[in-house]
Amino acid sequence: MAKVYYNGDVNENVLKGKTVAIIGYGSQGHAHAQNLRESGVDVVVGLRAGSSWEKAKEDGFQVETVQDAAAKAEIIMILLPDEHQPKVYKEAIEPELSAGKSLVFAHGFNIHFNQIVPPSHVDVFLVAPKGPGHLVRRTYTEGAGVPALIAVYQDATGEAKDYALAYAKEIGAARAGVLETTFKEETETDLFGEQAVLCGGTSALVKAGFETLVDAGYQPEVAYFECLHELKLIVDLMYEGGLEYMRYSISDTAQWGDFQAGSRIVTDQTKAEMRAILTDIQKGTFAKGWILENQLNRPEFNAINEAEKNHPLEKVGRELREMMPFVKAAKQKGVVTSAKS
Ligand SMILES: NC(=O)C1=CN([C@@H]2O[C@H](COP(=O)(O)OP(=O)(O)OC[C@H]3O[C@@H](n4cnc5c(N)ncnc54)[C@H](OP(=O)(O)O)[C@@H]3O)[C@@H](O)[C@H]2O)C=CC1
Ligand SMILES: CC[C@](O)(C(C)=O)C(=O)O
Ligand SMILES: [Mg+2]
Ligand SMILES: [Mg+2]
Repeated sequence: MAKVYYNGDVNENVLKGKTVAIIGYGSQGHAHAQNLRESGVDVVVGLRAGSSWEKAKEDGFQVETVQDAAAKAEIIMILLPDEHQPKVYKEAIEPELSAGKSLVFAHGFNIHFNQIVPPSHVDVFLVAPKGPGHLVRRTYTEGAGVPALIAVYQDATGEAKDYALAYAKEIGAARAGVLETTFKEETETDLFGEQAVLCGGTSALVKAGFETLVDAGYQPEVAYFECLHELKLIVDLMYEGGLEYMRYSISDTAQWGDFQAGSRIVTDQTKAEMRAILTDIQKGTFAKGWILENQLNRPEFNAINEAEKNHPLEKVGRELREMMPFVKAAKQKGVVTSAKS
């Protein structure tokens, strides 16, 4: 079994006296900055002028331009959207990379696909939480954490792995488990997971189930509860105790249906598509397409995003969630109907 690092395995003292620059204050940025600060680490946040700058200031952080933050810190964590990172790196971070500093990522995309090529005199490592930033923050405040992967790409100081482990511990990840990997493995598995299973696969499954029921004349509200709302409750059981615990909790009728129908939904053809998706990732075809889409100002991304927001599943979901104050968090934060910047 792979070595899994927990709090007791980590020497967090390597971060004593160091300043960490968190570049970006979005999903991951706000969580890393707040968790590190509460763990006693000195944090400076690097941003452009705008709404995140105001938010980070309100949250009590020292906020600087990206270049000034990079200049002040020994450890520079880049938590900008992957597609913005190469330009910001070139203009504002690279000039501040004196020998012995550490350049850190939460995802290996730009290093693995050669969009950022750092100088050899700095450490380059990643600390990649295996979960959304808002959960990295929420679980930390609950005394728990989201697991993370670490990987060292360049070890100029001889201490890169110790820094990575300490960083992972201070954001709460070593409460859940930290695994060592490579940039290649993290990048390819993360892209595969989000495309085939966690985001692409699940969204398509939910929509297909909803559409099948509605097209057959069932009420959209019933279809929403059945195919989307209840998914969280079922996945919570898997999270707590695997498929076995989920199957313990559901009825035997549901379990028999699970055994009979699952392989009719995820067929050999589905698995062949999964392998094709993985091949596109491994060969860099996906990365090339995403880089090009951004160079063209995202025509396809924006069109699909708009159409998805207007899907009947989303419309009925918005109405039903109005009546469930306990699931209103995203709406209250004003994020559910706006695209991410
Ligand atoms: N989202 C997640 O949960 C996960 C993300 N990751 C990785 O973490 C990294 C960050 O992703 P994520 O947190 O989703 O990113 P977000 O999209 O949430 O980042 C947005 C932040 O970046 C800032 N920003 C954007 N462009 C610039 C710019 N040109 N100059 C300065 N600041 C800018 C925004 O500021 P402003 O308000 O000014 O626009 C905002 O603070 C990525 O590498 C991603 O792959 C890894 C694991 C999970
Ligand atoms: C599943 C999507 C993710 O990889 C993540 C939250 O881990 C991402 O890039 O946001
Ligand atoms: Mg991920
Ligand atoms: Mg990802």
